[in-house]
Amino acid sequence: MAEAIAAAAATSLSVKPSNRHSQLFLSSTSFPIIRLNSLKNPNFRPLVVSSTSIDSAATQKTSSKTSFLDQREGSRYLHFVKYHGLGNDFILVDNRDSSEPKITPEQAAKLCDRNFGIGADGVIFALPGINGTDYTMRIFNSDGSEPEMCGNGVRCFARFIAELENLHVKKLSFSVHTGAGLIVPEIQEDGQVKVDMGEPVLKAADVPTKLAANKNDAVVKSELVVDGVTWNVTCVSMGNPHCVTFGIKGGQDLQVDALNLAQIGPKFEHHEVFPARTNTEFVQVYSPSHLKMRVWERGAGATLACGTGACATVVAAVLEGRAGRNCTVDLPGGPLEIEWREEDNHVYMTGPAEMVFDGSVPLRYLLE
Ligand SMILES: N[C@@H](CCC[C@H](N)C(=O)O)C(=O)O
Repeated sequence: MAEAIAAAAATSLSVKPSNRHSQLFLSSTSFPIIRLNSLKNPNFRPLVVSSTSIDSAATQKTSSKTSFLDQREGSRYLHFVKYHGLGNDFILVDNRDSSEPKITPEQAAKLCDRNFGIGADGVIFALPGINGTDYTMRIFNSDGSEPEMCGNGVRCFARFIAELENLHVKKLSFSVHTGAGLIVPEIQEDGQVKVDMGEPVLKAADVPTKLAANKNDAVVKSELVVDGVTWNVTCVSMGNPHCVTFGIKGGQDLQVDALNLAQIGPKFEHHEVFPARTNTEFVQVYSPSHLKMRVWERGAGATLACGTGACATVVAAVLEGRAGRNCTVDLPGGPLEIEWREEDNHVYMTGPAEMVFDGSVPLRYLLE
């Protein structure tokens, strides 16, 4: 592995995961969350968590006089690393030793709580690859539901894997199995992550939406009545469902800052024409290559950014004749570069992913 990395240091590298190790941490304390390790900690090392399921783990008290921080490494904790992509934030869990997520959807929702937990838009698990891929990514939204894909999340996933596998090379790419199929992130020399997000799905039934197709099999600039107001919407799946709107029927161009997302967002999310619920993107066009978008996410609410949403936005803008295939999409958390490539019909997304901190959660907290 070391030779392979050295040989590839000047070029790009596609990796296979190294051997997995599992390690059992025995519990000795019951303090609540969280140890925070310093940012860019030079001693940051791959996390290895117990393969024992959390439900079956019982915490044990000791009469040790050492502080709970001193005992942390020998205890029953779930270790995590917090990342964000433009403020869309995630708790990353090293799950490479098991093909089942280490925590349940309910426990994930608990961890995502911004007052009573760590706080995040979702929990992401790095699992062993299947179908010949290097890794599998699964994610639970902050409400505990499981989406098929997450664009900002997969960029964070790529940086997390590079840390776990200690792969500090100039360029690095690997294959990731997701609910949306094969996804290929590539860490660039500048640390940004470019992701081949695959082909958008436009067939109405596959998005899925009950709205009638009006352009081949797709729903493009169709009318949708939400709370008594008629919106024009285009429906796109990037593995997960998106409803993209540039405004109401016959209305002015959307001024996205003026929207009350918390009020209108849930009405789209739970609309009867979206049998799997939907993510909704509200978009303002600055120019054919520059869009501004705010999102209401299925299962997570208003977030600072949505990668799959930015991809769906550009696809919808092209289908509605509002933009070209290369766009900068401004989100509340910052910009993403999106290309819907004509040659292969794939969507490519480029943007940042940053580690914020790592920490440990006592299993007792998750079981309460
Ligand atoms: N923020 C994500 C999307 C996460 C999943 C979404 N909430 C869903 O339920 O589909 C992204 O960056 O794509």
